Amino acid sequence: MYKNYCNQLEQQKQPQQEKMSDLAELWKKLSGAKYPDECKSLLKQCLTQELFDQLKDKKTSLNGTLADCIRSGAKNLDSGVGLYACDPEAYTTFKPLFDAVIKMYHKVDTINHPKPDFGDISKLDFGDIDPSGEMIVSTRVRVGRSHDGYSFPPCSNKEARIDMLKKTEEACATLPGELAGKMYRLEGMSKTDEQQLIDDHFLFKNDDRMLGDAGGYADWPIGRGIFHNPKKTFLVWVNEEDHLRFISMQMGGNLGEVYKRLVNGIQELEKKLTFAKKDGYGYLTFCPTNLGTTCRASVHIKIPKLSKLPEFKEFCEKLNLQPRGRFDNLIDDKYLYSNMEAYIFIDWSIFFCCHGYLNLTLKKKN
Ligand SMILES: Nc1ncnc2c1ncn2[C@@H]1O[C@H](COP(=O)(O)OP(=O)(O)OP(=O)(O)O)[C@@H](O)[C@H]1O
Ligand SMILES: NC(=[NH2+])NCCC[C@H](N)C(=O)O
Repeated sequence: MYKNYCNQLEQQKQPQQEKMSDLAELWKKLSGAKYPDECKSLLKQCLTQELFDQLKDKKTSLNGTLADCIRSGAKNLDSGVGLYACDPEAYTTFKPLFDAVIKMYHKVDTINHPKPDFGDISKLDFGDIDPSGEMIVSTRVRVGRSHDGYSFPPCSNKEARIDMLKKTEEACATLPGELAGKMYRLEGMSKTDEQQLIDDHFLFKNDDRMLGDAGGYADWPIGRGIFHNPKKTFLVWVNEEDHLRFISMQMGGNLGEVYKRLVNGIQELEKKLTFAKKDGYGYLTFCPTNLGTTCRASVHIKIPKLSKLPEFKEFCEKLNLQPRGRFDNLIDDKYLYSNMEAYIFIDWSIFFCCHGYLNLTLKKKN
């Protein structure tokens, strides 16, 4: 009996000890890298020795540690951000670090997100932003959500992911009208079907090294899934980067329709599911870049001549736009600039509920 008890204690101690040496190694690599030549991530800029000492022994109630939050950023010194939350409580337990990164990334002096509010969708002041139908190929709006009480990828496991998938499947089964559809689990999905969904821009893939190092692809494809209605205009991603991504998309530029459908879908699902949020921060996501409204609106526009110009990236930066290519990771690649048929996504990321960001007027077709 006593031996059993000691064994149990030993087993409980083991992971913590491993995590500690893991933290020492990660910190050695991150702090040893020279700023800005070897590493210029926000994590590198914000995690000082003093802050590290202050946070190194802290743990969330779900057992998440500082190592879990910085592992990806320390392993990938080329990260832009480098920090992920181990679970929703990380934003409180490791507050000084998260706050510093959030302020820098979202360019705000204080963190004071208003209460989440979709606005009155019966009175939207935006509808079709390309009535001519000449410029916009498709429009997509997505938000991220986290199930309350569950760890994020660095501390999650197979059972928790399966549990979240089932929970979401049950909730999605209650969706009415045009939102109704079916959950397709990645486990067991044929490679051809999976690739087709990826090629048609509906499904996620598992090829992000930084997300992988944060535990995002553990036990892949177990516990992952995609729900969609028959028209594929309302979709739910389960256990990709976030526990949940709700997506509304359709061909053309009717942003109003897309946004309304998304809000309707979320409001239905909110009747069944509880999402992690925090006063002053909005909805809590795995990556601090998505925090707040967690909303990203994008249009898919064909701008072959503009995207070919060497100053294209600079041009987008000035307008606060984030271009993403058809072959998303190749935005810097010569291929994109030389490919006349390349598609570009213009993304509007919205942190502090600024619908104003959506009032961008698209100029003439080029
Ligand atoms: N306006 C759009 N029309 C059609 N497909 C789109 C549009 N915007 C994005 N997509 C597609 O959605 C998929 C996901 O893209 P991406 O990873 O950029 O989006 P995201 O959900 O905002 O995720 P992230 O967390 O990486 O920002 C990709 O296949 C992309 O091509
Ligand atoms: N999909 C995202 N959350 N992208 C933003 C950050 C990605 C990566 N962790 C970095 O630090 O550069």
